[in-house]
Amino acid sequence: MWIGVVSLFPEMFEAITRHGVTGRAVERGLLELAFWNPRDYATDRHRTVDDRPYGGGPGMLMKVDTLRGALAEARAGAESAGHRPSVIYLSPQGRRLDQAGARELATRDGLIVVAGRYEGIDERVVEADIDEEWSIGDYVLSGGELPAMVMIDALAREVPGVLGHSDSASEDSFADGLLDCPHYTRPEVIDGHRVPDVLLSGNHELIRRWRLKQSLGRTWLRRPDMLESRTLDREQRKLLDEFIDEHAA
Ligand SMILES: Nc1nonc1C(=O)NCC1CCCCC1
Repeated sequence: MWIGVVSLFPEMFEAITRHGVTGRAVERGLLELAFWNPRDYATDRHRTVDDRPYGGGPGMLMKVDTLRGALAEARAGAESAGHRPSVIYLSPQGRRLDQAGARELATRDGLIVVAGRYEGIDERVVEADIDEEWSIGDYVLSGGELPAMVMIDALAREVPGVLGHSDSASEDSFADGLLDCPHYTRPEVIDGHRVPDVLLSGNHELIRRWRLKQSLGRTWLRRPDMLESRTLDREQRKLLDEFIDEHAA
Protein backbone atom coordinates (compact mmCIF):
# COMPACT_ATOMS: atom_id res chain seq x y z
CA MET A 1 0.00 0.00 0.00
CA TRP A 2 1.29 3.46 -1.00
CA ILE A 3 1.21 6.19 1.67
CA GLY A 4 2.42 9.76 1.18
CA VAL A 5 3.21 11.65 4.38
CA VAL A 6 3.28 15.43 4.73
CA SER A 7 5.26 16.21 7.87
CA LEU A 8 7.77 18.67 9.29
CA PHE A 9 9.48 15.77 11.06
CA PRO A 10 9.74 12.89 8.55
CA GLU A 11 12.58 11.33 10.55
CA MET A 12 10.08 10.48 13.29
CA PHE A 13 8.57 7.88 10.96
CA GLU A 14 11.69 5.72 11.23
CA ALA A 15 9.86 4.27 14.24
CA ILE A 16 7.64 2.40 11.77
CA THR A 17 9.76 2.27 8.59
CA ARG A 18 12.80 0.70 10.25
CA HIS A 19 11.40 -1.60 12.91
CA GLY A 20 9.15 -4.59 13.42
CA VAL A 21 6.18 -5.69 11.37
CA THR A 22 5.86 -2.38 9.55
CA GLY A 23 9.60 -2.17 8.91
CA ARG A 24 9.55 -5.62 7.32
CA ALA A 25 6.48 -4.66 5.28
CA VAL A 26 8.44 -1.69 3.89
CA GLU A 27 11.46 -3.90 3.18
CA ARG A 28 9.20 -6.36 1.34
CA GLY A 29 7.49 -3.64 -0.66
CA LEU A 30 4.07 -4.36 0.88
CA LEU A 31 4.05 -0.88 2.41
CA GLU A 32 5.55 2.14 0.66
CA LEU A 33 6.00 5.44 2.50
CA ALA A 34 7.01 8.66 0.73
CA PHE A 35 7.61 11.95 2.51
CA TRP A 36 7.12 15.61 1.72
CA ASN A 37 8.28 18.25 4.19
CA PRO A 38 6.61 21.68 4.06
CA ARG A 39 9.93 23.24 5.08
CA ASP A 40 11.29 22.28 1.66
CA TYR A 41 8.74 24.62 0.12
CA ALA A 42 9.68 27.67 2.19
CA THR A 43 11.02 30.54 0.10
CA ASP A 44 12.25 32.91 2.81
CA ARG A 45 15.70 32.97 4.34
CA HIS A 46 14.47 31.55 7.64
CA ARG A 47 12.53 28.75 5.93
CA THR A 48 9.40 29.74 7.85
CA VAL A 49 6.71 27.06 8.13
CA ASP A 50 4.38 28.62 10.70
CA ASP A 51 2.21 31.71 10.65
CA ARG A 52 0.18 33.83 13.06
CA PRO A 53 -3.55 33.15 13.55
CA TYR A 54 -6.08 35.78 12.48
CA GLY A 55 -7.96 36.98 15.53
CA GLY A 56 -4.84 36.75 17.70
CA GLY A 57 -4.47 34.37 20.61
CA PRO A 58 -1.69 32.00 21.60
CA GLY A 59 0.13 29.69 19.26
CA MET A 60 0.76 29.54 15.53
CA LEU A 61 -0.69 27.65 12.58
CA MET A 62 1.07 25.81 9.79
CA LYS A 63 1.91 28.32 7.07
CA VAL A 64 -0.51 27.83 4.17
CA ASP A 65 1.82 28.14 1.16
CA THR A 66 4.47 25.73 2.45
CA LEU A 67 1.84 23.21 3.56
CA ARG A 68 -0.03 23.37 0.26
CA GLY A 69 3.26 23.20 -1.67
CA ALA A 70 4.12 19.93 0.06
CA LEU A 71 0.58 18.63 -0.40
CA ALA A 72 0.60 19.42 -4.12
CA GLU A 73 3.86 17.50 -4.57
CA ALA A 74 2.49 14.59 -2.54
CA ARG A 75 -0.53 14.45 -4.85
CA ALA A 76 1.79 14.49 -7.88
CA GLY A 77 3.81 11.72 -6.28
CA ALA A 78 0.69 9.63 -5.76
CA GLU A 79 -0.39 10.16 -9.34
CA SER A 80 2.99 9.22 -10.79
CA ALA A 81 2.87 6.08 -8.64
CA GLY A 82 -0.51 5.31 -10.21
CA HIS A 83 -2.67 5.94 -7.16
CA ARG A 84 -5.75 8.03 -6.42
CA PRO A 85 -5.29 8.56 -2.66
CA SER A 86 -7.61 9.76 0.07
CA VAL A 87 -6.11 12.76 1.85
CA ILE A 88 -6.27 12.26 5.62
CA TYR A 89 -5.71 14.80 8.39
CA LEU A 90 -5.16 13.62 11.97
CA SER A 91 -6.80 15.68 14.70
CA PRO A 92 -8.99 15.24 17.79
CA GLN A 93 -11.87 16.57 15.64
CA GLY A 94 -11.75 13.52 13.39
CA ARG A 95 -13.59 10.20 13.14
CA ARG A 96 -12.38 7.88 15.90
CA LEU A 97 -10.05 5.21 14.53
CA ASP A 98 -11.02 1.63 15.38
CA GLN A 99 -10.29 -1.77 13.85
CA ALA A 100 -13.09 -1.42 11.32
CA GLY A 101 -11.73 1.97 10.30
CA ALA A 102 -8.21 0.56 9.92
CA ARG A 103 -9.61 -2.23 7.77
CA GLU A 104 -11.48 0.31 5.65
CA LEU A 105 -8.43 2.56 5.20
CA ALA A 106 -6.34 -0.44 4.12
CA THR A 107 -8.63 -0.89 1.11
CA ARG A 108 -8.05 2.63 -0.25
CA ASP A 109 -6.01 3.22 -3.43
CA GLY A 110 -3.25 4.89 -1.42
CA LEU A 111 -3.35 7.56 1.27
CA ILE A 112 -1.81 10.98 1.80
CA VAL A 113 -1.53 11.60 5.53
CA VAL A 114 -1.06 15.19 6.73
CA ALA A 115 0.59 15.51 10.14
CA GLY A 116 -0.26 18.85 11.74
CA ARG A 117 1.94 20.87 14.03
CA TYR A 118 1.60 24.04 16.14
CA GLU A 119 -2.15 24.67 16.65
CA GLY A 120 -3.13 23.06 13.37
CA ILE A 121 -3.95 24.14 9.84
CA ASP A 122 -6.12 26.81 8.19
CA GLU A 123 -9.75 25.72 7.96
CA ARG A 124 -9.85 26.59 4.27
CA VAL A 125 -7.08 24.04 3.67
CA VAL A 126 -9.11 21.45 5.59
CA GLU A 127 -12.14 22.21 3.40
CA ALA A 128 -10.27 22.38 0.09
CA ASP A 129 -7.53 19.77 0.43
CA ILE A 130 -8.49 17.27 3.15
CA ASP A 131 -10.88 14.41 2.32
CA GLU A 132 -11.21 12.93 5.83
CA GLU A 133 -10.26 13.86 9.37
CA TRP A 134 -9.42 10.98 11.71
CA SER A 135 -8.64 10.86 15.44
CA ILE A 136 -6.81 8.23 17.49
CA GLY A 137 -8.49 9.36 20.70
CA ASP A 138 -9.79 12.14 22.88
CA TYR A 139 -6.56 13.77 23.99
CA VAL A 140 -4.34 16.47 22.56
CA LEU A 141 -0.85 15.62 21.34
CA SER A 142 1.92 17.94 20.19
CA GLY A 143 1.74 16.92 16.57
CA GLY A 144 0.09 14.63 14.06
CA GLU A 145 3.13 12.39 13.50
CA LEU A 146 2.45 9.92 16.32
CA PRO A 147 -1.27 9.65 15.41
CA ALA A 148 -0.24 9.13 11.76
CA MET A 149 2.13 6.33 12.78
CA VAL A 150 -0.56 4.72 14.94
CA MET A 151 -2.98 4.78 12.02
CA ILE A 152 -0.39 3.47 9.54
CA ASP A 153 0.63 0.65 11.90
CA ALA A 154 -2.99 -0.39 12.44
CA LEU A 155 -3.90 -0.37 8.75
CA ALA A 156 -0.63 -2.00 7.66
CA ARG A 157 -1.60 -5.12 9.64
CA GLU A 158 -4.70 -5.34 7.47
CA VAL A 159 -2.66 -5.36 4.24
CA PRO A 160 -2.49 -8.94 2.89
CA GLY A 161 0.89 -10.55 3.46
CA VAL A 162 2.11 -8.08 6.08
CA LEU A 163 1.52 -10.41 9.02
CA GLY A 164 3.58 -13.60 9.19
CA HIS A 165 0.71 -16.10 9.10
CA SER A 166 -2.55 -14.51 8.09
CA ASP A 167 -4.53 -15.98 10.97
CA SER A 168 -2.69 -13.79 13.50
CA ALA A 169 -4.71 -10.84 12.16
CA SER A 170 -7.98 -12.77 12.41
CA GLU A 171 -6.99 -13.91 15.92
CA ASP A 172 -6.28 -10.30 16.94
CA SER A 173 -8.93 -9.63 19.50
CA PHE A 174 -10.25 -6.41 18.03
CA ALA A 175 -10.25 -8.14 14.67
CA ASP A 176 -13.19 -10.23 15.90
CA GLY A 177 -14.60 -7.56 18.18
CA LEU A 178 -13.37 -8.98 21.50
CA LEU A 179 -10.59 -8.15 23.92
CA ASP A 180 -7.56 -10.42 23.78
CA CYS A 181 -7.24 -13.49 25.98
CA PRO A 182 -4.37 -13.80 28.51
CA HIS A 183 -1.06 -15.06 27.09
CA TYR A 184 1.67 -17.13 28.79
CA THR A 185 5.23 -18.18 27.97
CA ARG A 186 8.17 -19.76 29.82
CA PRO A 187 8.79 -20.34 32.68
CA GLU A 188 5.84 -22.50 33.72
CA VAL A 189 5.85 -20.95 37.20
CA ILE A 190 6.49 -17.30 38.08
CA ASP A 191 6.53 -16.47 41.81
CA GLY A 192 4.37 -19.51 42.45
CA HIS A 193 1.87 -18.64 39.71
CA ARG A 194 1.43 -21.48 37.24
CA VAL A 195 0.43 -21.42 33.58
CA PRO A 196 -3.23 -22.61 33.22
CA ASP A 197 -3.09 -26.41 32.77
CA VAL A 198 -5.20 -26.36 29.61
CA LEU A 199 -2.41 -24.48 27.80
CA LEU A 200 0.02 -27.31 28.65
CA SER A 201 -2.44 -30.02 27.58
CA GLY A 202 -1.67 -30.04 23.87
CA ASN A 203 -5.40 -30.32 23.23
CA HIS A 204 -5.84 -27.63 20.59
CA GLU A 205 -9.64 -27.70 20.67
CA LEU A 206 -9.72 -27.27 24.47
CA ILE A 207 -7.14 -24.48 24.14
CA ARG A 208 -9.19 -22.73 21.45
CA ARG A 209 -12.31 -22.89 23.60
CA TRP A 210 -10.41 -21.68 26.70
CA ARG A 211 -8.97 -18.70 24.82
CA LEU A 212 -12.37 -17.77 23.35
CA LYS A 213 -13.96 -18.04 26.80
CA GLN A 214 -11.28 -15.80 28.29
CA SER A 215 -11.71 -13.22 25.49
CA LEU A 216 -15.47 -13.22 25.97
CA GLY A 217 -15.15 -13.02 29.75
CA ARG A 218 -12.62 -10.21 29.67
CA THR A 219 -14.74 -8.26 27.24
CA TRP A 220 -17.77 -8.77 29.49
CA LEU A 221 -15.81 -7.56 32.51
CA ARG A 222 -13.86 -4.68 30.99
CA ARG A 223 -15.71 -3.52 27.86
CA PRO A 224 -19.34 -4.68 28.05
CA ASP A 225 -20.13 -2.03 25.43
CA MET A 226 -18.31 -4.14 22.86
CA LEU A 227 -20.73 -7.00 23.51
CA GLU A 228 -23.84 -4.83 23.16
CA SER A 229 -23.36 -4.50 19.40
CA ARG A 230 -22.52 -8.18 18.93
CA THR A 231 -24.59 -11.31 18.41
CA LEU A 232 -22.97 -14.32 20.10
CA ASP A 233 -23.26 -17.71 18.47
CA ARG A 234 -24.34 -20.74 20.49
CA GLU A 235 -20.80 -21.69 21.53
CA GLN A 236 -19.87 -18.12 22.50
CA ARG A 237 -23.06 -17.69 24.55
CA LYS A 238 -22.38 -20.99 26.39
CA LEU A 239 -18.76 -20.08 27.11
CA LEU A 240 -19.64 -16.58 28.33
CA ASP A 241 -22.39 -17.95 30.58
CA GLU A 242 -19.86 -20.39 32.04
CA PHE A 243 -17.41 -17.54 32.64
CA ILE A 244 -20.09 -15.40 34.31
CA ASP A 245 -21.17 -18.30 36.55
CA GLU A 246 -17.57 -18.97 37.56
CA HIS A 247 -16.96 -15.26 38.12
CA ALA A 248 -20.00 -14.95 40.36
CA ALA A 249 -19.05 -18.08 42.35
N1 LIG B 1 -5.78 12.92 19.40
C1 LIG B 1 -5.43 12.96 18.09
N2 LIG B 1 -5.88 12.10 17.17
O1 LIG B 1 -5.34 12.44 15.99
N3 LIG B 1 -4.55 13.50 16.13
C2 LIG B 1 -4.58 13.84 17.42
C3 LIG B 1 -3.84 14.95 18.02
O2 LIG B 1 -3.89 15.19 19.21
N4 LIG B 1 -3.13 15.68 17.16
C4 LIG B 1 -2.39 16.82 17.63
C5 LIG B 1 -2.17 17.81 16.53
C6 LIG B 1 -3.48 18.22 15.90
C7 LIG B 1 -3.26 19.22 14.84
C8 LIG B 1 -2.49 20.39 15.36
C9 LIG B 1 -1.21 19.97 16.01
C10 LIG B 1 -1.44 18.98 17.09
